[in-house]
Amino acid sequence: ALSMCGLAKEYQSADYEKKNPWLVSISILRPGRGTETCKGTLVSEKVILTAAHCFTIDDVADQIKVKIGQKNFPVAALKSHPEYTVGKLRNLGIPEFYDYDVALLTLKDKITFSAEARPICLPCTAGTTRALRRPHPQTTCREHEQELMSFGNIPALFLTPCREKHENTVGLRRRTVRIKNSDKKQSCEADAKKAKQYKNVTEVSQVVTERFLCTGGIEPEVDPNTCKGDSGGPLIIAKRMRYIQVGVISWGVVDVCGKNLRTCDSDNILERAPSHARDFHINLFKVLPWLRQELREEGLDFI
Ligand SMILES: CO[C@H]1CCN(Cc2c(C)cc(C)c3[nH]ccc23)[C@H](CO)C1
Repeated sequence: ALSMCGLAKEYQSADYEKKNPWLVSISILRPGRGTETCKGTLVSEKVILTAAHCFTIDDVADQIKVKIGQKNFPVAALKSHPEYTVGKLRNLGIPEFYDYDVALLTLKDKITFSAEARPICLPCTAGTTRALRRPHPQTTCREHEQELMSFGNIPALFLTPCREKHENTVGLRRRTVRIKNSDKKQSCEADAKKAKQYKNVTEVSQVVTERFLCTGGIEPEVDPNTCKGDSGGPLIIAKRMRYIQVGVISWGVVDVCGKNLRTCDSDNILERAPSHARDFHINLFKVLPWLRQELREEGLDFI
């Protein structure tokens, strides 16, 4: 049968690759200009979903390294969303524009799923219908959206690296945020204008388009924030121990990390971020036609 998506090892002592077997680390080697790192998710046996802004027009597939679990995999192709245009608003004094900030990497070879490498569930696929324990094929894509993106402050999680206190190894932590799909959505989005690079933004909808989900801030609870290195990682909704990706981490108002990694056990009071530190994620429900088209041969059975 089709392998089940969004399933992970849940026992406490499992290492983080097994607890998050879909998380992919991406490094883009730029000779003479160092390496950029981003995150991504495994969505099928050979396709990874990430952010388009991790790449530049000159990057080619063989500069890109993908690590899943402890193993490296060569990349065959990179395809950014056709409407992603980082320089689109430069003439308005807006240096970076993140609309449609999604991309797909195709691996050279299909990978064999294992405890360390398993796909996450995508909206409007048969796998998500099963993960939500809803009847297939009766359940519609709209019903997925109604269930997952209901009105309100929706609990969601993202993954961020951290420094294990004792050894100086890098761990990974799940951080819980609330997607402001409520009366708090407007104030969440309004804080986008507090980014210093966005001082020329006159109307927030210039940079926060329909494609974005907004998290962060201190209402209704203090949300942790993303860092640049989290770009391309998933925004996940957990339903009864099944994990469904609803967003791709795109950009934030404040890079709270700078260079140092947070320690894995520090509580978020110590790392107080300003209340206008908000994060913006591409809503996968808003790029479905592109996902269906590009993933049509991956056996995901879109509904
Ligand atoms: C135009 O600039 C504004 C948007 C991009 N922000 C950088 C950034 C990116 C690129 C990606 C992710 C995931 C980030 N998480 C936190 C910051 C941050 C800067 C602030 O640093 C402000």
